[in-house]
Amino acid sequence: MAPTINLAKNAVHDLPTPEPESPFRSRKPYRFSTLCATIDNPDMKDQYGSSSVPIYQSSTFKGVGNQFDYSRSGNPTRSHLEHHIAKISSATHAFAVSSGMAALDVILRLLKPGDEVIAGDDLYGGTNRLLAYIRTHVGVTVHHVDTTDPTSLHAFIHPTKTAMVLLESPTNPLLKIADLATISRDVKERAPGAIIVVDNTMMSPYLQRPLEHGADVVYDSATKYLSGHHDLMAGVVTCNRDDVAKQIAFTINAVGNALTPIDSFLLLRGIKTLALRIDRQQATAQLVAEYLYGLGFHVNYPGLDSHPGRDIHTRIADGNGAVLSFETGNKELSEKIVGGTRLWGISVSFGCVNSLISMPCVMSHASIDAATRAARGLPEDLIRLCVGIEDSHDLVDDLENSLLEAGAIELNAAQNKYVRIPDSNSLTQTVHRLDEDKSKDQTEWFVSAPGKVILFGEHAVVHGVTAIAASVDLRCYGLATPRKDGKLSVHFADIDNFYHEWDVDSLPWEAVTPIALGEEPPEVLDEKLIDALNKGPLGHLDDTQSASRGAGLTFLYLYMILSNVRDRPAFNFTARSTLPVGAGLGSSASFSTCAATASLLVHRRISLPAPPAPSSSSHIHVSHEGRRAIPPTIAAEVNKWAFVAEKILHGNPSGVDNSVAVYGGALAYTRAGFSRKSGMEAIQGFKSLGFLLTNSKVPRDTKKLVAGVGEKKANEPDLVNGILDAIQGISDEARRALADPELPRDSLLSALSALIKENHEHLITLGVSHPALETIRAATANPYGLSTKLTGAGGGGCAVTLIPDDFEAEALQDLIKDLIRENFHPYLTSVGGSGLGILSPHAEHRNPERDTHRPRNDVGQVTPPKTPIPQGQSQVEIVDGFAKKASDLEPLRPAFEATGTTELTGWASELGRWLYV
Ligand SMILES: Nc1ncnc2c1ncn2[C@@H]1O[C@H](COP(=O)(O)OP(=O)(O)OP(=O)(O)O)[C@@H](O)[C@H]1O
Ligand SMILES: C[C@@](O)(CCO)CC(=O)[O-]
Repeated sequence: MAPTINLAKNAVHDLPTPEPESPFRSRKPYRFSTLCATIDNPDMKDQYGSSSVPIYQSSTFKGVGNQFDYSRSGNPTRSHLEHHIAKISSATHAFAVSSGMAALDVILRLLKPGDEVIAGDDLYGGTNRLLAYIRTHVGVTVHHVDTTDPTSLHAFIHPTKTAMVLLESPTNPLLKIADLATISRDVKERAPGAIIVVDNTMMSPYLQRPLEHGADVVYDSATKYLSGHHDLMAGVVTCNRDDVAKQIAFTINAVGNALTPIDSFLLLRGIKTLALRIDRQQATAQLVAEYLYGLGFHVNYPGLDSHPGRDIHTRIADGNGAVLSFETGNKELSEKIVGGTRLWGISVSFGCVNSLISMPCVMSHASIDAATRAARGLPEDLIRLCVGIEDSHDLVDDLENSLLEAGAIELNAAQNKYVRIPDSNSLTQTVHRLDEDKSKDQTEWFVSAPGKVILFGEHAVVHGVTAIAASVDLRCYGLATPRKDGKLSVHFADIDNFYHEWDVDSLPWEAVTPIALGEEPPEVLDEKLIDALNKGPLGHLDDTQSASRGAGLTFLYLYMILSNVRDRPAFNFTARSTLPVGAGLGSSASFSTCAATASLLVHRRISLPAPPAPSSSSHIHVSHEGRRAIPPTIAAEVNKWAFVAEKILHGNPSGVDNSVAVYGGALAYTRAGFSRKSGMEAIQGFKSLGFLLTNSKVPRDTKKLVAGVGEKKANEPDLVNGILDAIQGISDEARRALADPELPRDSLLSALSALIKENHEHLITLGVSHPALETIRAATANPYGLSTKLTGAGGGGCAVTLIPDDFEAEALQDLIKDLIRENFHPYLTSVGGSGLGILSPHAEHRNPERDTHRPRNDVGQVTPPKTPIPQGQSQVEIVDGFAKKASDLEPLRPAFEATGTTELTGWASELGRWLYV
């Protein structure tokens, strides 16, 4: 049904509703399409009675005191347009500017430094870019939240700081629905001064008028539906608040971005057919959405019964619009489909009379970085369709041809209809089923991350010097097992077998400001939350339990800050490590990485991509046996949060430990914020080196040791700065030696040996050695002639000794015996193995034969991941046409907690395929 417009009270602009003909037969207000087509402003009657508004192509106007003087401030053609837009938008004020982004820009200029903005997490890429700009240049904080749940905004609304809430419904390109009416009411109650702004481009005033639902300001990219022909760029802003309108008018005049006379004319002409075009476009969009849904694709369109926001949308809007999106499960397939259409033009933008097809991740939303896209759940394979006015049969035919040619659908002879090809996407469908059924998801996530050995630069790296570090073959394992009783529990098997559980609802939620998806964690920790956790959930721990307090605090902090109000999952997190805890081998960073990954997975802030289809004759898929299966975007997201966890455990970490735990291999790492170029670089040539790690078994506290060096630097700056420069020289020298393929092996080893000695001397001067470490050093030097240094924070913990290639096996055995006699714990290790690992959740990758309860005696030898089972020979049980879900498998938790530490690695590797960074 065509909508009628609501007459805004005190409307400045008259409406062409005729006077009642007689007191007995009143005339109804004109309906929308009539208003659209009738451009009539009684205050600006044309002197010649022209049927079409003339183009006043004039920059200046003669005469003093007349209505117009300069086109930047006002122009008759634009005034006609603005009057018309106000009329169809239920607005008292309307402004026309040079583009949709210009419209947003004049609105954002209402903000001042220190203000906070709450915005959706599925915004147009350009909107994100401008928000990021004002965040960095104006000092405005922007919180991105999932606006599909009005309550998810509550935690971010501040009574005085929240200055603006930026909404869009449906969103572009995921077509998510925000309840504009409820959000507007909630925000007004909690932050009366906040301005509610709605981007209404996807709907246009014909289908949705947010001012009627409590919004203060609405803007449209008029380049889209309002103009309808992709022949101009324009933006419009409407509002009913005189104070806001005054400021917007000031900005437009001051900036000079008002719409030109000729574009105002074209836009007026376009608007006349708005209702007509949209009626046709959305009818075809409904048809296309049903067609794709019928084939078995995951389709986002509020006109489908399956759309989760359909009821809300129907309440606030008069139609479903003409934009929809769908997923194919495979980026390459999507590219083929997009490239194969003829009638659907490959183009950004939408709202034109011609149909368009695009892949948002590579086109309209490419300005949002890949990590943020992933964090906000924007699928890389998403195809957006913007339906035009062409014949619907032709559009469907063209799409069908392209789907067929791309190999996305095939004819099912029995049913005599096209269906999605199951082979290429059955797994994606499974994943979708699991995704759609979020509340019932019972995936048990098993993750692991390695410890590290620092060869050069510990402590100095905290102060901006480059450190060289590599992963060791000892790992922390973390297992997140869903619970059904609303409780969150932790089990730290390595720390006095610590176990504790809390009701999720009893956690101090009032103290947390959750960080929305894609948002950077603040530089400094949230002390309010830390204090609340220490006093509340961890209040029962005494001073002898500082390791459990640290681990518990880290876990709860991440769980709460990464949570979203709607979904606070209950689960148990068990951590177990084959690393010695607190001995300088990065046990805290590997624990932090596991805890961060588990929380991100459980809160669905990261999700693993579907595995690639097996090789076909046209495309070879190289199996890396799980390596490189975790994309860099996910690694970066985990690393960011593992660093936050390290801050809790370490106070002032450099970030080197967590970076090695996430990325594995060997790295040259330089912290940001100092004079040197920051970042990390992979180092080759480490893997072939042999190291002996010796645990002095002297406990120490990294946090105190790091703080101690900081104090020394403050008290004796010349001494410490000199040492820092010298250590930088050592790292540079080591890097050069390792990177030189021509350097003979023995020269490399003797160079590294000398550098190890030199670095250790500096660490002694910094005050972080310990008599036990000096004993280990002496024992390896004499009579064995080996070089040893402390590694990690020192003060006890481990020492690392370089073992040259030609070092006699017998001498090595003697050295090991000597060290054991002195009550040390020596351990031969290789370095440079994989970083973060996640046991594949894909049923195809799980070992269905695994017996989780069988006690294992074989000692922890890493078994290479299994080769995937070829298509068609899957041993995985198929239930209702889908592979058995990971959640249907027996929980790993009992066996994980029962397996001996030496067997842990072997046991874990046999569970199925591990995916690594
Ligand atoms: N397996 C684990 N389970 C629970 N908590 C752990 C585990 N491993 C480490 N932690 C946490 O990390 C703390 C140890 O951190 P610390 O920095 O002192 O040692 P490290 O990381 O081994 O040494 P370095 O930072 O010098 O490499 C523990 O007290 C505990 O809070
Ligand atoms: C002591 C230190 O340099 C290494 C701890 O493993 C601290 C850090 O870099 O975070």
